[in-house]
Amino acid sequence: MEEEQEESLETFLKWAIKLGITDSPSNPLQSETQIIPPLSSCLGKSLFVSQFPDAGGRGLAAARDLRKHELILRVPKSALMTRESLMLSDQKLSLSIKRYPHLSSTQILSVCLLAEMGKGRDSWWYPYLMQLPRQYETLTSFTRFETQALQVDGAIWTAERAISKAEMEWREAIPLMQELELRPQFLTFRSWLWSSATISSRTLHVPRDDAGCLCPVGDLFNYAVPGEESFCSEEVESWTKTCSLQIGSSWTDRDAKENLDVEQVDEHSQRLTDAGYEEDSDAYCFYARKRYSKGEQVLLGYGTYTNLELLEYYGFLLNANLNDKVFIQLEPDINSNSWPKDSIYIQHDGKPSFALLSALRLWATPPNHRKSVGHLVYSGAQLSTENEISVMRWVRKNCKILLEKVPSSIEDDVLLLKFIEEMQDHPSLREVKKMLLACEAEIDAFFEATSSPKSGNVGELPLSRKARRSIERWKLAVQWRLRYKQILVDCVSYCTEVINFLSSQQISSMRTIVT
Ligand SMILES: C[S@@+](CC[C@H](N)C(=O)[O-])C[C@H]1O[C@@H](n2cnc3c(N)ncnc32)[C@H](O)[C@@H]1O
Repeated sequence: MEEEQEESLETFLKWAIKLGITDSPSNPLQSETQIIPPLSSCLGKSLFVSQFPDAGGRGLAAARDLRKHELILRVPKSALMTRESLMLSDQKLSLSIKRYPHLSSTQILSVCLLAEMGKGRDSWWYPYLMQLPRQYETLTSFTRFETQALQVDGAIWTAERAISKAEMEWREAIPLMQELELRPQFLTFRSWLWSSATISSRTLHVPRDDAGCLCPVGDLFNYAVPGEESFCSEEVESWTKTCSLQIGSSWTDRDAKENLDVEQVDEHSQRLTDAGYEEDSDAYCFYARKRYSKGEQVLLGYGTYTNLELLEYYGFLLNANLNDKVFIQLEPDINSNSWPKDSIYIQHDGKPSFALLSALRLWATPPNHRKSVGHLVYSGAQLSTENEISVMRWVRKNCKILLEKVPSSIEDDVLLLKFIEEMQDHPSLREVKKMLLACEAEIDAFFEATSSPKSGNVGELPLSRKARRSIERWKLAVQWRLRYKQILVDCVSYCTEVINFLSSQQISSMRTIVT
């Protein structure tokens, strides 16, 4: 199996070189007269394919030390898979699609992808199609059990909405797929979920096509949180998220220059983004977002996402995600519509967001004084010790309420994750049965949902294929809810610390007044 995969990868990289995909794009530092020997792969000069089990699986590693902002991969337009390129090469497809103008660009790309898959070896894209993952863990693939394992109403709702949207889009596209006479296996909802997850997790933004493009080799970069290198958060926040591997293309020269290491300023450092489609060279160009040492994984910032969004669009999440948030609902009398709902949250580090603090500071001010302190509130200033203590008490109380609503504790989830990992490593379960007691109900529900024998008598039985697939998504759901709870617990500690500090200040200033 592994040998087969390696062969298929080799064939793919040879195919890619014929299309002009290269990790040795004309390098200004290379002498003009230098003769480059013919390559057997499009990679090897700057990048190579490698496995990163704890950071995305298959990905791209640095083949040498890379400088920040250096051009490391170039994929010409002719190698990008788009609705346009697929329709241009298939007249029947193109004519049929014109009869379904109500379908969205993403639905059309999804149909085109399935039609291309249906051609098998006859497809011009065959070497690339063989490299696409066969399954995804995006929220649309979650079963009812896995969805419920998220535990938090908002997250469950997000998963259910994603699944019903996918189903609706599939139903709308069926007549077109039937007209194209796709084989029955490509007409199923399962196949639709595969193609839409391929698009959701792998397309790159291109101008004038909302569906984006599939970019051979370029879609092998795994994700790093934007802002983790030297960029400031305001710039990152302003990034848009219209396509799956969305790139921060809105930066200005000034922003980028301010963030450069002085010693690194060379002609490459004028490059402002990780990647983007460049009209002047008719190619997708990828740049090193930071300095990389040989062998290190080279990552791409697809955009800023919370863990739930990462799970929804890409099927993974990060333990340390600067953009993760727990949204907090304010009663109408607190918010009075001054702040957008999505600005009211607890940050990944447990601190209340700027908008949440501001809204609460105003609410904790007597109504007849609110007008006079408005300018202070909007500038982010604390109003008074009492006011700040009330705010922190409100936040702490509401975090505790949210923590009480979820059916398991952080300790339970940690134990359950250990159990799940043990189950993945030793599917016979013999050694892990002792853990069953703590999370018995949920574990039983898993066995029921995956039609596996109940936990009581699983001693030696290996897990079914269905169960093994489900475990990965169950684990993601537990990891997600654990991060959610951790943020709330951190917030409770943070508020308590601030309350204690402010109270002690209050006491000492009262003592000063008395003495
Ligand atoms: C554009 S592809 C990257 C290449 C992919 N690993 C592959 O083998 O084709 C995006 C997918 O890679 C995985 N991925 C990317 N970055 C990751 C990360 N930091 N942690 C875990 N999985 C990641 C997710 O499955 C995601 O949907």
